[in-house]
Amino acid sequence: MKSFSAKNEQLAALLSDLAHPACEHGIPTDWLCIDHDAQAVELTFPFAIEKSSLLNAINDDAELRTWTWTIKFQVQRLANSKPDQPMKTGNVIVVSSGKGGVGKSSVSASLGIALSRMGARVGLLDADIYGPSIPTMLGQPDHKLEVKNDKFQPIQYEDLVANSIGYLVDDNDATIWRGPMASRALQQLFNDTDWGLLDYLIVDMPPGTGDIQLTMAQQLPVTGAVVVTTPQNVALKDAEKGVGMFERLEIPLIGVLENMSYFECGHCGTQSHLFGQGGGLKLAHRHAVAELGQWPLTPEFGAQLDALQKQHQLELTEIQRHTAQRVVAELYYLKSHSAKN
Ligand SMILES: Nc1ncnc2c1ncn2[C@@H]1O[C@H](COP(=O)(O)OP(=O)(O)OP(=O)(O)O)[C@@H](O)[C@H]1O
Repeated sequence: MKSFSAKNEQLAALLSDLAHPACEHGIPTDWLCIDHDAQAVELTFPFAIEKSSLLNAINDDAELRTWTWTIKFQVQRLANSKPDQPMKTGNVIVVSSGKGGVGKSSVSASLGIALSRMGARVGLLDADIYGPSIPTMLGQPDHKLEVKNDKFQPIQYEDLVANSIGYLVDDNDATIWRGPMASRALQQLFNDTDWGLLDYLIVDMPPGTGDIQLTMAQQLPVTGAVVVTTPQNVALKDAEKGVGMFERLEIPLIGVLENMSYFECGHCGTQSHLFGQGGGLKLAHRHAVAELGQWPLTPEFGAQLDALQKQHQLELTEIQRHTAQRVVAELYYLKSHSAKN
């Protein structure tokens, strides 16, 4: 029997050494189920996992590949900022930015698509009253919301379901909105959309940290927040305010994502840091949160929007998939760690 637990420990340690974002914080032995006779391991994660990339990493390891692996996940519902609210929408992840135009909607959409392609049940809620771009991004800008059994029917991109505040109001009305109006519309969208059962709901927030954003963030049962910034000083200053807003609201911050970090020349591969360097990383360090990635400024990223609009199969880049994996893994570890303290 000694060998049973010893093997568990040994496998967990080997897995933790793998270069895979889901394993960075270690693998508890109770996620492993080992059949010694069959030399088989079943590994169940409590968050969405990109199975193929983990299996590739396992296959590259001389010891781990001697076992037959089954990798699964069963997303754990984590505590949120409104303990009294039902959890049917799964873990709510808000994506926010201090400043407009930094790529928050692109990040929200790619997180949603990546997680849904991992096999998780994912919803995307576009709450950006100033410029709801998810309908356009998902190729359905003129869609008219349908109501069935008193519920809005979400639009669909592959297995991802989405709804947008843009479908409820005229674009021009948003400029005169005040906090309570915006949060009422958000509540309606959140509560009255037929989301089905979800593991994760990604919320694309309006940029900024004013009254409207604060009221909206307070209204939702948030599990964790992601702050998107570019490396420019002005964006970083505003991102810092965003981080401060979540700290004041006691909403756990999953991390900071730096977008448009550098431009990589398609010919020679030289990286140019057009807007400064390392600001997002410093911001993350200052607030002791994860640095979720540094996304390059590339024509491909810009072109993704066109592909989505034309309903073409969107090729997510490695860095986008990696970030999605880190977001849900960090969220899990952040929450399970804070629950123990
Ligand atoms: N890394 C990138 N490389 C190239 N283009 C990008 C990148 N990130 C975002 N973009 C482009 O920048 C524009 C703004 O992106 P996006 O709408 O996601 O920003 P946002 O922060 O949500 O803006 P808003 O505040 O208006 O809602 C889009 O045209 C998008 O395709």
